[in-house]
Amino acid sequence: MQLRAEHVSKAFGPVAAVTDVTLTIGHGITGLLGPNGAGKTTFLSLVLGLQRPDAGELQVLGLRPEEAGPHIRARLGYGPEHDAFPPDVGAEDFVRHLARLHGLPPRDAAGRAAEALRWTGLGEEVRRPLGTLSTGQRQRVMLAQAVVHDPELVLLDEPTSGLDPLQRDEMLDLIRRVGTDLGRDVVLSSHLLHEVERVADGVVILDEGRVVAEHRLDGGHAEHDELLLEVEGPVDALVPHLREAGLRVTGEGSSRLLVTAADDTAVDAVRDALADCGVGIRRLERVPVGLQELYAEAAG
Ligand SMILES: Nc1ncnc2c1ncn2[C@@H]1O[C@H](COP(=O)(O)OP(=O)(O)OP(=O)(O)O)[C@@H](O)[C@H]1O
Repeated sequence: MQLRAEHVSKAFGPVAAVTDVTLTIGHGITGLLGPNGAGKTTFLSLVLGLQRPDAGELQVLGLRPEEAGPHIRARLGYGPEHDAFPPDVGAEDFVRHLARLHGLPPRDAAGRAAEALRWTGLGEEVRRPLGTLSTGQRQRVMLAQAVVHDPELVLLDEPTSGLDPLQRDEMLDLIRRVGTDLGRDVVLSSHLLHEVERVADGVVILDEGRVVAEHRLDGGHAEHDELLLEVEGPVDALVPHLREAGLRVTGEGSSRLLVTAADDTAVDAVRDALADCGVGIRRLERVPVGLQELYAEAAG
C-alpha cells in the first residue's frame, strides 16, 4: 500500500478543506476525483508533508509526512496544479536543476533530465526558455520534473488543465505510461470524470472535503457493484429474504433481479437467501456500475 489516511481532517480557519478522510491508495493509477474546492490539492499537500493535518493519521510509503516530510518528498514526484517556472531558464536546465535538488549527482542529473524530457516527447524545445513554451509543452516539462528522480509514487494535480482536447489525450497517454513504461504508481487529481475513467485503475471521489465513494475501475472488487440475479421460478418469497440480509433489490415480479451489493459479502447473502427459499439459480453475476452513475450518486 502506498498511502493510507485514517480520519484525516484539515481546516483553514472556518473552511473545512478535508474532513474525516479515510482511504487507501495502492499500486497503479488512482484518480482523486472531485469538483473544484473538493479538497484535492489540500489532501495532496498533507501527503507531501507541506501541511499538517488537524486530526487523523496519514501514512505515505510507510512514513508519517508530519515527521518525515523531506524523506517522503525525496521518494515522491509532484506536479502542482500551477507551475512557477522561471521564464528565462531552459527546460532541460530546469529539470536538471530539480534532479540535483533531489540528490542526483551532476552527471546523472543531466542524463536523467534529458531522458525524462525526451520521454515526454519534447524535442528541440528543451533548450528554449520556459517562458516561451506553450501550455502543452510546459505540462510535459512538469511531468518530466515529476519523474526525473525515479520516484516511487507520482502525485499530479490537475495535469491537463489548460490543454486542448488533443493535448489532453496525449498527456493522459503519458500519465498511463508512467505506470507502464516507468513502472511507477500515480495519484491523478482531476475534476473530469472521463479523464479519470480513461486512465485510472481506481478512483476516490471527494466532495466538500469528504470521501463520497471509492471504486475500482479495473474489474477488481467494487464496493457499489450490482449483482444481476436470474432465478428459476417466482421470486416473490426470495425478495424479503434478500432485503432482510440488507440488500437493495429491484425488478420484483420478474425472474431477473438487480441486487445492489453494499459490500463483498453480498454474493454469499444471495446464495444463503436462495438456499433458504429453495429457489434455483440460473445466473448470478456482477454488473460493474459505471463511474458516471457513481459520480452522479456521489454528487447527490
Ligand atoms: N491556504 C488556504 N487558506 C484558506 N482556505 C484554503 C486554503 N487552501 C485551500 N482552501 C480552501 O479549502 C477548500 C478546498 O480547496 P482545495 O484547493 O484543496 O480544493 P481542490 O479540490 O484542489 O479544488 P481546485 O481544483 O479548485 O484547486 C476550498 O474551499 C479552498 O478555498
